[in-house]
Amino acid sequence: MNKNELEKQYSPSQWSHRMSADDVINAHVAALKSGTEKARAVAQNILDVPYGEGDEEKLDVYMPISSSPDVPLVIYLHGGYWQFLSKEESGFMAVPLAQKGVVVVAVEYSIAPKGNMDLMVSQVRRSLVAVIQQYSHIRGLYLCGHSAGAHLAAMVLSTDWSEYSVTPQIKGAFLVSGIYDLLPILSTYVNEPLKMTEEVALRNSPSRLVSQLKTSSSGCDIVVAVAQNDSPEFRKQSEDYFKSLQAAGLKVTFEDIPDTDHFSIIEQLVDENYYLTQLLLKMMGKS
Ligand SMILES: N[C@@H](CC(=O)c1ccccc1NC=O)C(=O)O
Repeated sequence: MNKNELEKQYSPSQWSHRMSADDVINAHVAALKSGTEKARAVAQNILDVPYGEGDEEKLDVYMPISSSPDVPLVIYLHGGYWQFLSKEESGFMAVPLAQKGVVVVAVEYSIAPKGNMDLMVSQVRRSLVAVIQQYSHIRGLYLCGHSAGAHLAAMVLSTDWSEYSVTPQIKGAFLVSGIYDLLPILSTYVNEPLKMTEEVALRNSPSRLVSQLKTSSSGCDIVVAVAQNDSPEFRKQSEDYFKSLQAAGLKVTFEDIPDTDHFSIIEQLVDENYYLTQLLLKMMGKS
């Protein structure tokens, strides 16, 4: 594939059937922001909880409306090509989930150019350890990530926890429109602020860490979801990763979500009746 074609394949906004490229990104940020504001109005929350020393090493916790002893917790890792968005736009899924007795945690990490890939992966891993230490009473730990956040979630699943103080038992993971092999983006505009070398891309590609994932996360229910209108290259990333997890004997399902694009596939998690919201609730035993 030539550079132009590759860059188009890795420009999600150019594949939406709903709006122009600029409009779909503006609408995406607006939808996530207003969903997050709504979540902050309806659900009790604790904002800016530190999970490390760095400026960005903070997370927001959204509490269920009514407390019960049976509380699952879902950690959300936002998308934005490791260079856009923050936790300020990442609490939107608490709108339906707080109603259903689920704790939602939105994690901030140091996006590029300030942060680099190794740091972001380390941060999301440490955020998980901090959450388990602070919320030891929860009934189950779940992960959800979109786009670059799905990549980070897959890296969390593929962690060798022997270097950490705890070994998290992640019950389920929702990987939505992610990138699992970083090599193809090395030569694209996406890598300009990231400045990954081939070595960095290789050690941070979940597609190359499937055996570590099998060791660390064998009991995890994994959903690999992709939008019908994601680009062919994005769809291939999800299909290939799904197939290698399946071949490794993991509990994994593939969800091809009709009538969605790279952005609407995650935006719609503000809606209780959306297919993926229902699937997430079902996985957590809360439907
Ligand atoms: N150049 C990218 C930009 C992009 O992916 C993006 C931009 C702002 C906020 C989120 C984004 N992507 C995924 O969440 C695109 O073509 O969509």
